[in-house]
Amino acid sequence: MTTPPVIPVPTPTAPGALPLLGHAHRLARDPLPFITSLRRHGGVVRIRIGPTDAYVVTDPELTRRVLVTDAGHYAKGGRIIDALRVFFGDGLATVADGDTHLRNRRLVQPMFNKAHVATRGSAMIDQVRAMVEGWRENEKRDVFADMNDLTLAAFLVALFGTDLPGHLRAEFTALMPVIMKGAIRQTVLPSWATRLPLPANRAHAERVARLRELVDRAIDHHGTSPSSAPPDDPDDPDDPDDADTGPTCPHAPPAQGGLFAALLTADRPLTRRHLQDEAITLLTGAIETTGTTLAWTLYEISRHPDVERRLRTELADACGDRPLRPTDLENLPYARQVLQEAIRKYGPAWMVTRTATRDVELGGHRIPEGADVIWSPYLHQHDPAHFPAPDVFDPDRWAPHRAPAARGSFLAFGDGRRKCIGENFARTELQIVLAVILQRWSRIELVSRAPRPQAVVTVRPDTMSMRYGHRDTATASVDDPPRSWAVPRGASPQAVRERGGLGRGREPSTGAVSGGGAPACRAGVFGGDQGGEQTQPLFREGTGFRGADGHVESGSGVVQPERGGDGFEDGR
Ligand code: HEM
Repeated sequence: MTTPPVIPVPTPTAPGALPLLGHAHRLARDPLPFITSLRRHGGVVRIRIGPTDAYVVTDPELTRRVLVTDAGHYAKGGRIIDALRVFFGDGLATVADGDTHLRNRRLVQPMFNKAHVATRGSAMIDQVRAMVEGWRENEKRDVFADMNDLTLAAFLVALFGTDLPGHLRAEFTALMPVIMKGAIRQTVLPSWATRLPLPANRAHAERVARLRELVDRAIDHHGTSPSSAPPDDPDDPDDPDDADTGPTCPHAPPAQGGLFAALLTADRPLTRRHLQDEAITLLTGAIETTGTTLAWTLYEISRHPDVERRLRTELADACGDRPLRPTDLENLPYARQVLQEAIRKYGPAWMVTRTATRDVELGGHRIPEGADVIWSPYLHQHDPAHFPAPDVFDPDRWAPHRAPAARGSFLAFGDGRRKCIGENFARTELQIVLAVILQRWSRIELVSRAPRPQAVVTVRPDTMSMRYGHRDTATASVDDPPRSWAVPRGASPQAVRERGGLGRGREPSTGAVSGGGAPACRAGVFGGDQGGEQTQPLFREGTGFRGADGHVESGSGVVQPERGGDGFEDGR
């Protein structure tokens, strides 16, 4: 008996398309309400961006099919990725699916395992503390900028080790925000416009070239890369780089720490151009994702005194009368819930694309070869069927007895072979920054109007200023936890060191850590093979991707919709 041909389910088109523009005006003007509104039309919804059709997947179960089960039919691609490829080159996030991606992923993956990230814990704490120490009491501060600076600095320590010279760190810090702006502009403009000899295009190209130089210098600083190696020419068809034949550092001694060191000392080390691509990709992926998450977390803390109180009590119980240590992180489960809820509520990724590599069937819908397929962590995480009252900030939805129900549709880090490689790093860094800020400042106060979420690369706040200070003991609530563990107001780095916090030298002008013995770091939340792996059901490692053999697995099932929530969506 022959199987009857499957009749495709008609795919609904979102209302409100304009001639020529399609739905581009909605994506530009009110992207979050628009994208979350699509759910009510079906599991797969057609939109038009200019003259081109794109298919938005609104059902998390179907998204997992795109990312995991049928991943072979959907290539990493789409307009945004194509535009970013100009900037990232063959970095992990933009390189096409296939052997190169798999090889590079395998190479980079070990550096992002919990055990490896753990080796950077003390250095990151020191770096973050030095910066937070530098904030003046009661000065009005731009939270988004501060959080991005902190995450960049912590990542530089992890990427290049603790001895990166202060002037290099300063230049990275100045350059990255401007480059991010330029990269966004490149993705929004038609590709022909980005190639015109306009001043803005030239300036962006010059900054990217400068960033590549900085990465080179940082690598050379380790003494692991021959500065005589000429930079690769991407336009040279005879460039041996393309054949991956020219290792950057054939006789490289082990680098002085830093995640990057492993790339330089691998069996088949990456070429110089490729190292730059990878460093730029990781830098870009690492800053704003965690920066926005932290900004939103502080915002929610500032308006939920009960959440703040529980965080402070937990921190006081874990650390007592001393500054944070890496091993304390395992004892801060409520902080992990708070951060998880901030990631859920605010994205931070709101639109991710794939391209169908052939005619495919998805949930009964037919998607033609070459079409863009869009999925949105933000959309899924605001689905009232899976997250009742999705606009409410409720860290307790991640309490152990409730978390399993929510986890299946939590896709903030993606899934499958392109799942975020920095998840462990991000979670560790988020916990460190939050804990250090809470320890240093007992008062966190929003002094701008309430921020509105703005969907650009991530869902970032359109404005957010805060003041940090010390609670007046005369007015402190009796419920407030003891704060004897807080580093004293205006404490010098020396004083902090004496309290056991830093334990190493520091460049006076920059605050950059200048080497020295980090306190021994036991596994704890970092887990891995440093002993004492702790199973934290909330933050499992490596779900969805097994790097060593390329085998892909989902790692988590999709929860069947349970009715709940009020269906209200304001797109936040
Ligand atoms: C809260 C923090 C973060 C979130 C929510 C996040 C989210 C994501 C998502 C959704 C993807 C998958 C994109 C896709 O399917 O096409 C991704 C990929 C990626 N992320 Fe993250 N990310 C975060 C932090 C980081 C950090 C800290 C790093 C670097 C240390 C990083 C580096 C990357 C890279 C390199 C990829 C591409 C992986 C590949 O294609 O193999 N991310 N991220």
